[in-house]
Amino acid sequence: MKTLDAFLQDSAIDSDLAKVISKLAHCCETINTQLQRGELAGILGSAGAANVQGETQKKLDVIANDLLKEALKACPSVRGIASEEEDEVVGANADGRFLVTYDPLDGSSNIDINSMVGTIFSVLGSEASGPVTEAEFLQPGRDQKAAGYVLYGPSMMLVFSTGDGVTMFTFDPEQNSWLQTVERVELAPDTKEFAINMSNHRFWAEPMRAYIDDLLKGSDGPRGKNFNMRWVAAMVADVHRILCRGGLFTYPWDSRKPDQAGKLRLMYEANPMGLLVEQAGGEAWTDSVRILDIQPEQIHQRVPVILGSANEVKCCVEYHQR
Ligand SMILES: O=P(O)(O)OC[C@H]1O[C@](O)(COP(=O)(O)O)[C@@H](O)[C@@H]1O
Ligand SMILES: [Mg+2]
Ligand SMILES: [Mg+2]
Repeated sequence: MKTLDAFLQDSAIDSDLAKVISKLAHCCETINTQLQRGELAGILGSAGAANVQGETQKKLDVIANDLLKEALKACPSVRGIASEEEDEVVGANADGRFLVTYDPLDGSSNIDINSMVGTIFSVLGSEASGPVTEAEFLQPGRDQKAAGYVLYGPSMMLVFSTGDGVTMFTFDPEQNSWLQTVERVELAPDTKEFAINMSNHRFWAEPMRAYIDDLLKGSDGPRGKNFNMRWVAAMVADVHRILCRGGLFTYPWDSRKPDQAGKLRLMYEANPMGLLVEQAGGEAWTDSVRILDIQPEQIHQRVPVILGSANEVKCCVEYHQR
């Protein structure tokens, strides 16, 4: 099996970009070590602060954010970073060619119950000079140079794309090394599995309710087949499952926060996952447009998300266009 270092060296990936991916992977090994020690490392519970989006920060949100920030600052080709846990963009090396956005710990509510979480990242290019600005980051997702995640599960996995398919690596603690376990991910176009937080049913817009209600009618309903449901409450784990065996994931707009377009963040969650899903042959939409075509207006922007197996995503989007 190919190691990550060998893969990055042999592939046509820009060598500076390869160094950014390698840096991210190594930093996530440290986050994983903390996670594995759990309570013993004193990392569980709340940090007692809220992030810019008004969400309570877990200790590990802060720890993972700081580890990634310092690692990326030490990477000469990184010009700046933006994180879900930082109020503003952070400058790194003014001459760098890359901007990195990340969700340091996705699925934070799972930390305290010893369940799956992950780190999601996206790499953008920049030709600007001088102090880094938020405006440089506001690029549509289709322009991402790379995107991926590390899943901290029973095994730790690195999944990424540089625009030529999606590959998966598994961390081998015995060799202390990442080994390629899936060369090219292929996402089946059809599925019988969906992921949504069903408890929000009464808050969804009518098209999403109609779509999910038809899935629930199963073989007796208009879809003519029975669907299964899964919800890990960590997008990273739900998307990983979909890349492994297909499915549809959605976090739609809902009326609990009517002025908020969605819960998930465009730059840290929707764009990187959108690139991965598309590169594996799937689709990624809001309820009306392709996610990767959105022109971001601000770094912490939120969007509704529907992604996964191509035919199922198209079907869900059609309910919104009726
Ligand atoms: O608790 P809910 O509303 O089901 O939301 C779960 C969703 O929230 C998120 O955890 C948000 O991510 P963070 O933990 O990074 O804030 C998604 O990963 C997940 O899909
Ligand atoms: Mg998240
Ligand atoms: Mg997070």
